[in-house]
Amino acid sequence: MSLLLSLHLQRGDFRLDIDTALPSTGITAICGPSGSGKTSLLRCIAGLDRAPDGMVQFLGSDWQSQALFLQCEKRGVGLVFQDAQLFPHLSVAANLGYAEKRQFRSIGPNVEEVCNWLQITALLNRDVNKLSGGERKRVAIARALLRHPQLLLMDEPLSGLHDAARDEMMDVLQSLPQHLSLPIIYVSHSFHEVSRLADHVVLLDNGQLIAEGDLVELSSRLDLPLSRQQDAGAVLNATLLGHDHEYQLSTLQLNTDQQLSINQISAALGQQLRLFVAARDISISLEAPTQSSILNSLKCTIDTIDGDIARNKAMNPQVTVRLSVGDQYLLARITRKSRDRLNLHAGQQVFAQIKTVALVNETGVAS
Ligand SMILES: Nc1ncnc2c1ncn2[C@@H]1O[C@H](COP(=O)(O)OP(=O)(O)OP(=O)(O)O)[C@@H](O)[C@H]1O
Repeated sequence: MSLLLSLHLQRGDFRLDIDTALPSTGITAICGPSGSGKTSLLRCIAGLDRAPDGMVQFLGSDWQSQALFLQCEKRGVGLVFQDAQLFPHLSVAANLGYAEKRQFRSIGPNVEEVCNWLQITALLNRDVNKLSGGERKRVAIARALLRHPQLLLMDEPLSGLHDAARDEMMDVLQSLPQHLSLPIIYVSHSFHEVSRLADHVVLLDNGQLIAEGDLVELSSRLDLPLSRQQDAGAVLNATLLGHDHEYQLSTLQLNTDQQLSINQISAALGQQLRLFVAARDISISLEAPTQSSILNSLKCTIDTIDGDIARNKAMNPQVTVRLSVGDQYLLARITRKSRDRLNLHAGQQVFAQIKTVALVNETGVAS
């Protein structure tokens, strides 16, 4: 843990209270609803805002203490905001050149490498005003990396992109750790993005840190707002066991005696993988299904059932069921009627039929 934070900030009715230590490796996501304080926290880490009497320490160096407040430029952080904030009068190459001349340190990638990683080599001579939204964002990330920061801060970098461009950008961001070892703090309200990118998650609500930890563990906790989101689901760890070339499927071993099939992937056998299973893609049956087109059926035990009462105190038509599979968990969203019809209850053994398993990461697996 190497980014130590003690930040207390009052802004009108809003109060931010954060005391924590974040990892200095991998991608840490700051997640929470609109107005929960994500950007406020990021700006304090960056040195763009000052929380009175706060403390920020990175890898043993004081960025803010009782006696000291380093301005943003002196912290050596790379910044990428929702709006790419490129220089409109400069070409892509000149925007990158500007960053290259203002490097925080000598160690780091060069223009050619960064352009390859972000797939923007063909754009170098373009006017930045003529780039698509996704291209602008890739150039903004390249520009931040070319300053050779020791920490990269990103605030909703994929906002405003349509689904295909967002997916492409996530592929690019996911591949970054293969090229350089740079801690990233990533603000997002989208659990879909977070489940693909993050290793560690900080959950904020109303300026308070309500949970923090490993993505796999937090994703399936029913006491957290993540499980109530539309796109709720559980992140699982698995190992690539084998390929079925005839049917173009790959078999994954969960850390139990059970397996899952996904569309064939090219990773090496034994590779650690991270999967996402959306709560809405699971149905529950009391017996092992024998006549179903759904390939994946896991024997599980019901851990908890939650969600009868919605936040607005009205009865919910749906409930969320937390299912244990070995030492990991799945979430299933089913109707309250199905729960009652099947008389589902904690401790019961059931079968989870899984429609879709998404592979979210082939490298950075949280253990
Ligand atoms: N300069 C300011 N003056 C007064 N209030 C502010 C200021 N900046 C932010 N706030 C308030 O602080 C709260 C947290 O804002 P912040 O932008 O950090 O939230 P957020 O989680 O990033 O939200 P979003 O997801 O909508 O971007 C909000 O209620 C906001 O209105």
